[in-house]
Amino acid sequence: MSPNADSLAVEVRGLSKRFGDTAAVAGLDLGLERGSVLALLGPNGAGKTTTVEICEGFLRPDSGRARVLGLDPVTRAEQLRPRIGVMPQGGGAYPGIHAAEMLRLVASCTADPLDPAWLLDILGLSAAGRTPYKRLSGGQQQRLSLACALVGRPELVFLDEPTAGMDPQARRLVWELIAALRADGVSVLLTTHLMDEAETLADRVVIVDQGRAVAEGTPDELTAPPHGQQELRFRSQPALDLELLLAALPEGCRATEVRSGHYVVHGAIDPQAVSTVTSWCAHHGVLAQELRVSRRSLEDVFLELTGRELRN
Ligand SMILES: Nc1ncnc2c1ncn2[C@@H]1O[C@H](COP(=O)(O)OP(=O)(O)OP(=O)(O)O)[C@@H](O)[C@H]1O
Repeated sequence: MSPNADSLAVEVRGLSKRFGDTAAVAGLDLGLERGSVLALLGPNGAGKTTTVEICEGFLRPDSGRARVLGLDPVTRAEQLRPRIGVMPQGGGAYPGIHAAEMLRLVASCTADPLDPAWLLDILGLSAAGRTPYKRLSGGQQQRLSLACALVGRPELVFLDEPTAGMDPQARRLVWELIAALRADGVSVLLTTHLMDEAETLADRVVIVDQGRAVAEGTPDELTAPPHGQQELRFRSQPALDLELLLAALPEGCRATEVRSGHYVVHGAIDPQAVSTVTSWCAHHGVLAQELRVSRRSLEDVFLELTGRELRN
């Protein structure tokens, strides 16, 4: 079902932006439904930050258009500023300012702020409230940046790689907070190159590569086996003779080495087919590692669409 424009918090159509010879964004389309979480998932340099910065009104596109809460983010920036929260990549604050002071300063610029002390507490920053920004760890700086994005009770937040550089505990905290924002009806556009982050948080994912959307859907839709077929994946030594494996499998199965040592068997994967693969490996003296049936990961989807890995 295609959402109508009024239900979209962010709508991007045919967006393009070049920096010299580099096409950072090359005809990108996306739509973020109000009250939902959309993840832009792609490797470094895919054009995620450029897209978000255009939506935030910091950059003008060369062509195409972005609408944010129904408004042009450049010409209507003043109306939009109080309604959106921005967590830029790498954060940013006065180096000597204390964490709590920084948040109070941002809060003082908004009409109806959340209680800064409460926000520091739920982000696990209370003990760091009197620490100068430059002395905070990278993960603490990120969390402070998130607090600054949220303190003005925005309707829509842009989170550029919100958990970059965080330890697993802090990442979990931020994931819980993003889920809570969504439950409160806040719209969230986030960028990430972490597939588990996209899978865990996002209602919909746009996979971005070289400035274009190469796939779009819910995590379930994107990772579902194509054509109702199942998949069996395993790792083993490179260059196994797949002709011999196919001869042992039921008719209609296909086997591919998607990258060196990574194999996928498509078809009717029943218990017999699994047993055939493992006994075939045993017969050839090789171990089938990480053997799993069905669901692809978003990493697999990206690899199949582009022939490259998400993490580069
Ligand atoms: N101001 C700029 N000047 C020149 N090139 C730029 C500029 N901003 C981005 N680029 C280039 O545009 C491309 C897309 O960059 P962008 O930062 O949007 O990608 P990204 O997907 O957000 O990657 P990352 O996760 O590394 O930030 C890259 O090749 C980048 O080097």
